[in-house]
Amino acid sequence: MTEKKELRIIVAGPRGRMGSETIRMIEKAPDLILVAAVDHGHDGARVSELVPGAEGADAKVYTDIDACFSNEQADILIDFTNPDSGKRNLQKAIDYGVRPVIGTSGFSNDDVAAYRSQMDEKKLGGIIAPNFAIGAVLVMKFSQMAAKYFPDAEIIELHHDKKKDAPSGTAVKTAELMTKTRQAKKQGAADEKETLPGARGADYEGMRIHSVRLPGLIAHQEVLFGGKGELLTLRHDSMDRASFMNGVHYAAKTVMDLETLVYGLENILD
Ligand SMILES: NC(=O)C1=CN([C@@H]2O[C@H](COP(=O)(O)OP(=O)(O)OC[C@H]3O[C@@H](n4cnc5c(N)ncnc54)[C@H](O)[C@@H]3O)[C@@H](O)[C@H]2O)C=CC1
Ligand SMILES: O=C(O)C1=N[C@H](C(=O)O)C[C@H](O)C1
Repeated sequence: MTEKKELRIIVAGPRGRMGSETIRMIEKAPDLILVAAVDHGHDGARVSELVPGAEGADAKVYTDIDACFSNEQADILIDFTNPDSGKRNLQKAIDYGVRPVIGTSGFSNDDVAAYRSQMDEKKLGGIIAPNFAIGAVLVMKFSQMAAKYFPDAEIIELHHDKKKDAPSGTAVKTAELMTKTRQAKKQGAADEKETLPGARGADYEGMRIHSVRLPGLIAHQEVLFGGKGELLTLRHDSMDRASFMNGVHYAAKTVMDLETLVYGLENILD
């Protein structure tokens, strides 16, 4: 492992639900220092002015990520924004040799491969993780195991009603992992018909994904496996965004020892 030191972090999306939680986590962590934040507005402000509960965060806010990377010495960029901004910010991090820790959803396997080849050339470590909650990652792994024996499976992801993307990055990653062990199969009756379009959910290689959006929810997922006379249900609930923070912290420490881009927290857990 790299010699223990304080890691210098830039956070993109500091006013968002995840970005603000990440800043509060960094402020409490003895091994992490917030050096700057990248936001849509508030150029030149202090993070403490934007993020409730981060009154001690004196780091500067930039609207221009080039200026931020040029002026600040950072080890890591943590991004919780949206798919377009996340991709732009990840590319900038690579250009400036800053290790990316990306929680933003919306990255395809092709995106990951393209960024990875650039990072391999530079021997730059980083991670894109659709979900940083350890329990959610375990549900993905258990689903991969179960799909070998239960090819009939449906994913139901449930989130707060401010979520912009559907299905969730977690559901897509879960489906991807399941296809590694699941015998290819079109889910449901061969002659089924939707009398209301969309009733059967999204089709991921014959498997169905359903997205629920309701106030009161945070982030939840169920994977249902049906067999003759039995039903296996795997479920995870994030009831607080604190559930993601151990994973974000662990990823930030771990990317310092990587020389490639990893896709999924499960690939760096012991
Ligand atoms: N990997 C994980 O464990 C988790 C991932 N997420 C993902 O993280 C992303 C953010 O989620 P939330 O925080 O709930 O969204 P949010 O909408 O609360 O926050 C996003 C923030 O990013 C800002 N933003 C957008 N473009 C920007 C740019 N170019 N530069 C700087 N800031 C920019 C917005 O103004 C907003 O404040 C989503 O893609 C979500 O799916 C959410 C929770 C956990
Ligand atoms: O937007 C969210 O809230 C979440 N997004 C991620 C996803 O799309 O999977 C992770 C988690 O589910 C919360």
